[in-house]
Amino acid sequence: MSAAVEITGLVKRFGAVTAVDGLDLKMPRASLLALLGPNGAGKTTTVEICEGFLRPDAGTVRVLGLDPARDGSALRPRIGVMPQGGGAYPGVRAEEMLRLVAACAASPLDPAWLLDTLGLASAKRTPYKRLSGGQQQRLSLACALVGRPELVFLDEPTAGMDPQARRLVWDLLTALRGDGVSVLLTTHLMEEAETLADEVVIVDDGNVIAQGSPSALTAEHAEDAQLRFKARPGLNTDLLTAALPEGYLVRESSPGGYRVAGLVSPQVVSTVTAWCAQQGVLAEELHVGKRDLEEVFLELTGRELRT
Ligand SMILES: Nc1ncnc2c1ncn2[C@@H]1O[C@H](COP(=O)(O)OP(=O)(O)OP(=O)(O)O)[C@@H](O)[C@H]1O
Repeated sequence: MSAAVEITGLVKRFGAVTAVDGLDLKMPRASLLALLGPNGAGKTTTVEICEGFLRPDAGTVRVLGLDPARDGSALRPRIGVMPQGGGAYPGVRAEEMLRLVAACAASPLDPAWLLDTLGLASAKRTPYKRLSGGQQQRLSLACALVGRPELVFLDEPTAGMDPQARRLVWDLLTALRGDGVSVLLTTHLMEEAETLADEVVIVDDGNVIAQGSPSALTAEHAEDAQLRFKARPGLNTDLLTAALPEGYLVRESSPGGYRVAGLVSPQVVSTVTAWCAQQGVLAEELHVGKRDLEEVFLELTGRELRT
């Protein structure tokens, strides 16, 4: 059986901007793959090419074994699409919208069940424009799923949702994947990728910079626990590095956010807090723990993921 998505050497330019720059990716069926990267990394462009909305400048793309640019009419009934920012006629009611989309599918899911599962039952008669941002997102997700697609593309599916709604969506996506649906989503949220994905593909500047399961990625790039803390921005990290034993490195990874690279011991924690005290600074939110995907990204690019 063909892969859910297979991309080789994908290039897409917008004038002088190279949005996607030779990207390769292979996603097996019945898996959940998260494209993780900062703004402008090329995630949406990649997904829109897979959906057939954009044409690549170079490279090959196969979705369920089909070429989205050429075989769009065969592909469309088999995929679900949740674009970034949704979009619907402002006056249409939530349930009406979902029933309209369901009417286009050969064997749709029950719209009432889907609304209930996504916590939208009480808003089913609410016009689209009066739904909250998170409700609009969930309705858009329902529209992507109602046609029982084999593969869904979700562009930042939980952006703007509160934690409770996000959890509903995560549970639904996990259940879908369990039922054999393939899910490709984009996200800025490291926690979302870590919680849901079988495979995480970290994208930056239109290219894949790392990929693997969340546990493999964090294990591959991190042997030890890390120490991080918050304090006022602009501390002299060279001086703090000098106060620590050789081999440790302190960086201010975001304004007021500090990370100490190297094996964490009680002595290191004590040196850091004592040094801060000498500067008259309180080290807040002191945290010792395994590296996460955010730190893997920082390590690979020297930049924060959430920029
Ligand atoms: N239609 C367009 N015209 C011109 N430039 C574009 C267009 N679409 C995307 N770009 C540019 O291509 C690059 C990649 O954008 P893209 O939206 O694919 O990134 P992204 O990773 O999805 O970012 P975000 O997380 O903000 O959605 C950016 O520099 C963006 O400004």
